[in-house]
Amino acid sequence: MKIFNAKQIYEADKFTIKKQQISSDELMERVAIQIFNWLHLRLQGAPVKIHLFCGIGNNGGDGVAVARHLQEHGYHIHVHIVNYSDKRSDDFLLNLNRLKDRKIWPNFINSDSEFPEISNEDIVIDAIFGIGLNRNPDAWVVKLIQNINASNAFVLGVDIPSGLFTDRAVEIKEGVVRASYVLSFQTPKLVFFLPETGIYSNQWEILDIGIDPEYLMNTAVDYDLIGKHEVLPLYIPREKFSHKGTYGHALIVGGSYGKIGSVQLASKACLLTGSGLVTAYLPKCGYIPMQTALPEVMIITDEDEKNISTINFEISPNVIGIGIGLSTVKNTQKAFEEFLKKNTLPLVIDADGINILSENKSFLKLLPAQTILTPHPKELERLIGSWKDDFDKLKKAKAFSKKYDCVLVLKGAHTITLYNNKGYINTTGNPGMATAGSGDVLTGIITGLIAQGYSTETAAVFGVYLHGKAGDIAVENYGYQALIASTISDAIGDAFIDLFKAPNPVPEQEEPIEE
Ligand SMILES: NC(=O)C1=CN([C@@H]2O[C@H](COP(=O)(O)OP(=O)(O)OC[C@H]3O[C@@H](n4cnc5c(N)ncnc54)[C@H](O)[C@@H]3O)[C@@H](O)[C@H]2O)[C@@H](O)CC1
Ligand SMILES: [K+]
Repeated sequence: MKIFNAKQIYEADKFTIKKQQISSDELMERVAIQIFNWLHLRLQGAPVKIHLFCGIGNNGGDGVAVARHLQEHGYHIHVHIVNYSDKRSDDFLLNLNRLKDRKIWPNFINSDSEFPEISNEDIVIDAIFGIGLNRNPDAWVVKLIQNINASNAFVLGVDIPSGLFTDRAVEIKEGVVRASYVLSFQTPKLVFFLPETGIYSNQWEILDIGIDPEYLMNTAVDYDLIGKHEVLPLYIPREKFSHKGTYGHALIVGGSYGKIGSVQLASKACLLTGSGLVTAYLPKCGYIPMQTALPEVMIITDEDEKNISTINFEISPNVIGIGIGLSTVKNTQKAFEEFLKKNTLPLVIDADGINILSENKSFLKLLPAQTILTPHPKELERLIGSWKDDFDKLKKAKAFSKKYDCVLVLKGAHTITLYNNKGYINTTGNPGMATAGSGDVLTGIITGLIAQGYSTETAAVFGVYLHGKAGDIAVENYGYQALIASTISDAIGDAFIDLFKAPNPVPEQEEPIEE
């Protein structure tokens, strides 16, 4: 799914209004009906108090229009107009007058007003600011937002939590509504997926407001959201007349005394992802544990007992995953440099492999084109330097990826893969996956996909998806706390099978209102 920026969303609205020959008010009405139906389906007429906080722009217009529908269906509503400016939008005014026609007199909140009391059993609809926020809210609006947040009521955000900018970082953190749930229109916003701003939307959902498909199809975006729909076309089916040679030979290089398990995890994940053959390159001390744990994996040992000191082999793999459990001792750093100087195979580099690159920036120019680097936030910082905020991080990471022609996989709650100025935001995975060795499994998966002929960019995007999906499947049986890397790995097969499962049917809505 494409993620549009604010400018593109406004263009999409305009394009739709023109092409479908509707008015902007009709588009707003679509929004309002969708939000109303969402609420009505869940509340079924419950006598709960609903506070609607509406700004004076079109986001406020959405809120005021929802208030009308709620009132028509007998809900107990309190409409508050957050009067932060006198530049009221036409559609806001139109909907305000419709409310007044129905004898609903909103409570106008100005800089010197007392704030309404909100109980934790009430529902708040947050329609103060939408994607039009272009400067920090005034101090009194920040206070009002703090008041809403302090209420602990269920907060339904309209389009985007008020106080969040659509395309840049937040400056006044306490001036952002913490939404329990956000109903966003047509396209999710990038801020939902970044750690600093994602915290304001506990959950979100996209409502289809009928934006013109031609615009959606033809508009190039900076970020794509990656779900099953996006990865299915990437899948390469297995051929009947194939043999293990058809599916490549992956070499996993890593390990040091006490960290042989990382190579076991990566090698096993690589096999389970479908690599025809997997060889592990380890220090000598890894030979017996590895051979015992994974009989399917072939082993080459280094001359050194505890660390990798040279990387020489006579096999012909078609991809190398390197860096896990490697350590950064001088000998290993030297071996890594020598290896990079002669290597021409595609590489997936993780953990200490990334740390060695960070300590020796001159090695970066030795990387083959489209090398995949999979840093967690600390490794990324060592690699590209610190950043001001999440947007700055993305900018710097994109510049780095361009400079060194590498695919950067920024690991996190929503892992973002960057290549060629484009970002792919993953939607699978869960907090249980923040566990030792989870990254080793990811390295194994991505390496295993490249072994089978997936391009590096595709392998990164698809691999991140599969890894998260395996974690989501495994967590069903284990829970967040007991989920460990081996369990994630064991669910890789189920993650593949899940690609071809039919989606669950959508439950029928009762009594939705029609446009
Ligand atoms: N046709 C459309 O444009 C549609 C818009 N929709 C809604 O409209 C929203 C966008 O509406 P608007 O563009 O009117 O913008 P908002 O309602 O988000 O903000 C209102 C206006 O306040 C001003 N403003 C920005 N920051 C401010 C600040 N800190 N203090 C005081 N004033 C400030 C700006 O001029 C801005 O346009 C969307 O998020 C969505 O909810 C939907 O109704 C769908 C259709
Ligand atoms: K809002």
